[in-house]
Amino acid sequence: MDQSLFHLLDQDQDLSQRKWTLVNGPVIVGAGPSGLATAACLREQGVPFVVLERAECIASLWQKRTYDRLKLHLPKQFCQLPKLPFPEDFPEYPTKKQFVEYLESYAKHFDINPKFNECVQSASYDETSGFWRVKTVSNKAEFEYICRWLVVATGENAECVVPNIDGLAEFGGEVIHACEYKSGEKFQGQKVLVVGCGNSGMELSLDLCNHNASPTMVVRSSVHVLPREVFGKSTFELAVSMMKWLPLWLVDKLMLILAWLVLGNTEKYGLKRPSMGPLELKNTKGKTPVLDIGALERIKSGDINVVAGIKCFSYKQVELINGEKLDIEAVVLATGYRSNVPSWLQEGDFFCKNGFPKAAFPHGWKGNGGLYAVGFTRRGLSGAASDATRIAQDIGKLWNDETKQHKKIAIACQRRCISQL
Ligand SMILES: Cc1cc2nc3c(=O)[nH]c(=O)nc-3n(C[C@H](O)[C@H](O)[C@H](O)COP(=O)(O)OP(=O)(O)OC[C@H]3O[C@@H](n4cnc5c(N)ncnc54)[C@H](O)[C@@H]3O)c2cc1C
Ligand SMILES: NC(=O)C1=CN([C@@H]2O[C@H](COP(=O)(O)OP(=O)(O)OC[C@H]3O[C@@H](n4cnc5c(N)ncnc54)[C@H](OP(=O)(O)O)[C@@H]3O)[C@@H](O)[C@H]2O)C=CC1
Ligand SMILES: O=C(O)C(=O)Cc1c[nH]c2ccccc12
Repeated sequence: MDQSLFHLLDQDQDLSQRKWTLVNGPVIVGAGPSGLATAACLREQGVPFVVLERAECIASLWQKRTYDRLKLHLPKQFCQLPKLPFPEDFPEYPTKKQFVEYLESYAKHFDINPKFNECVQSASYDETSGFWRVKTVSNKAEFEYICRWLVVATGENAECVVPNIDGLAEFGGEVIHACEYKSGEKFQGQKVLVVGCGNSGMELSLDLCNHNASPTMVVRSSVHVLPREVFGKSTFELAVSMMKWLPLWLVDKLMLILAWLVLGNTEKYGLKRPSMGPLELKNTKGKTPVLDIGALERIKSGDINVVAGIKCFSYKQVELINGEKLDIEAVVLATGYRSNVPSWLQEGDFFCKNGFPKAAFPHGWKGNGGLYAVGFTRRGLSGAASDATRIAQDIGKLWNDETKQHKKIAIACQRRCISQL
C-alpha cells in the first residue's frame, strides 16, 4: 500500500469506525450522460473506476425528472456520447425513451455498473496523503471511498430552482416544479400558470394546450426564441457551421435575422428579446435560447396566454405586476435548475459558489490534486462528450504511470525478499 495512505489511516480515528474502501482509479460522482461517457472512455483505456449515483438508475434526470413527450432538441449527431454512436434507425431528434435506451445499452456495452442509491455527502482532498475522501450515505449507512482522482459529474441540473414567491404557500391548488410534470392529461380543462419561459416553460405550455388545458405563461424578463429548423435545416447545426468562419456576434445577428424571417416579430406577443445575442447569452450566462417546436404558434393563436410578471399569489389566484388578477387552478414552476456541487465538494479553488468551474470553456475540466469536472460547459451533451474524452486521457496517462511505478516497487520488493531467503 502507498506510504502516504498509511499516514491518512493512522491519522483518522473516524476511519476505524466507518466502512471504507480504497479505489484503484478514479471515483466518478453521477451516472448521468457525463459520468457514463467518462467511465466508457476510461474503460477503453483499461483504467478501473467506481461510479456513485444517488438514484437507483442511470440518467435519473432523463428517466425520473422529465416529461413524457420530451425529445432531444438538438439533432442526434450533437447528442451522442463518445465511442458508441446512436443506432442508425434513430430519428433526427430521438425521443426520451430512445435516448434512455441508448444510454442503457451504452452502460452495458462498456460494462459500467454504478453503485446506486449512494448519495455523495462530502468530498475533501487530503493534502498530505494526496488522496480524496468521498463520503456517501446509502440506506442510512455511511461509507467512504478513498481515491487519487475525483470526477464531478453531477450536472448542471442537479437540483430544481424553486423561487420563494409571495403568497405561494396560501395558493391552495397543486404546485409542482417542471421536473415533476409528466403530462398535461391530469390538467385537462384547468387553468394552469406556467412560471418561466425557457425550453421547459415553452414545451410544458404546449403540452398543456395539447391536453386541452388553458396555460398562462409568465415571462418576467426576456427570451430568445429561435425556430428549431430554418428552411428544413437545424438552426443549431447552421450556427455551428457558421461559427467556423464567422465571429460569434455576426452569427448571432444572422440567427436573429433568420428567426425574424421564420417567426416574425416575437416581441409583439410579449416575448421581449434580450439585448445580448442568443449564442453569446448561452456562452456567457448559460441561458439557453428556446428552440421552438410549436409553442409559438399556440401563443400567436392565443391558446397560450403570455403575461409579464407575478406580484403575489393568494387562494387559487395570482396577481400580476400590472395589477391584473387571474383565477388559476394549478402552478407549474418551470424556473430552472442549479448545480449542487457546493453542497458536497469541500474545495474553493476550482469551483465557484454557483457550482460551476471558475475557468471558462475549454479550461474548466481539470483542477488541482486530481480533481475533474465533466458536463459543466453549458454546451449540452456535446460539451460533456468532449470533457469526458479529455479527462479519461489525462487520468489514463497518470494511472498508467502510477501503476508502472507500483509494479516496479512490487518487483523490487519481491527480489529483495527472494535474495534474503
Ligand atoms: C429537460 C431537459 C432536456 C435537455 N435536452 C438536451 C438536449 O436535447 N441536448 C443536449 O445537449 N442537452 C440537453 N439537456 C442538457 C442536459 O444537461 C444534458 O442532457 C445531460 O442530462 C447532462 O448530463 P449530466 O450527466 O451532466 O447531468 P445529469 O443528467 O443531471 O446527471 C447527473 C447525475 O448525478 C447524480 N447526482 C447528483 N448529485 C449527486 C450526489 N451528490 N451523489 C451521487 N449522485 C449525484 C444525479 O442523480 C444524476 O443521475 C437537457 C436538460 C434538460 C433538463
Ligand atoms: N427538449 C429539450 O431538449 C428541452 C431542453 N431543456 C433544457 O433544460 C435546461 C433547463 O431549462 P429550463 O428548465 O427551461 O430552465 P431555464 O433556466 O432555461 O429557464 C428558467 C425560466 O424561469 C424563469 N424564472 C426563474 N425564476 C423565476 C421567478 N421567480 N419568476 C418568474 N420567472 C422565473 C426564468 O426567467 P429569467 O430569464 O427572467 O431568469 C426563465 O425564463 C436548459 O438547458 C434547456 O435547454 C428543457 C426543456 C426541454
Ligand atoms: O439543451 C440544452 O440545455 C443545451 O444545453 C443544448 C445546447 C447547447 N448549446 C446550445 C445552444 C442553443 C440551444 C441549445 C444548446
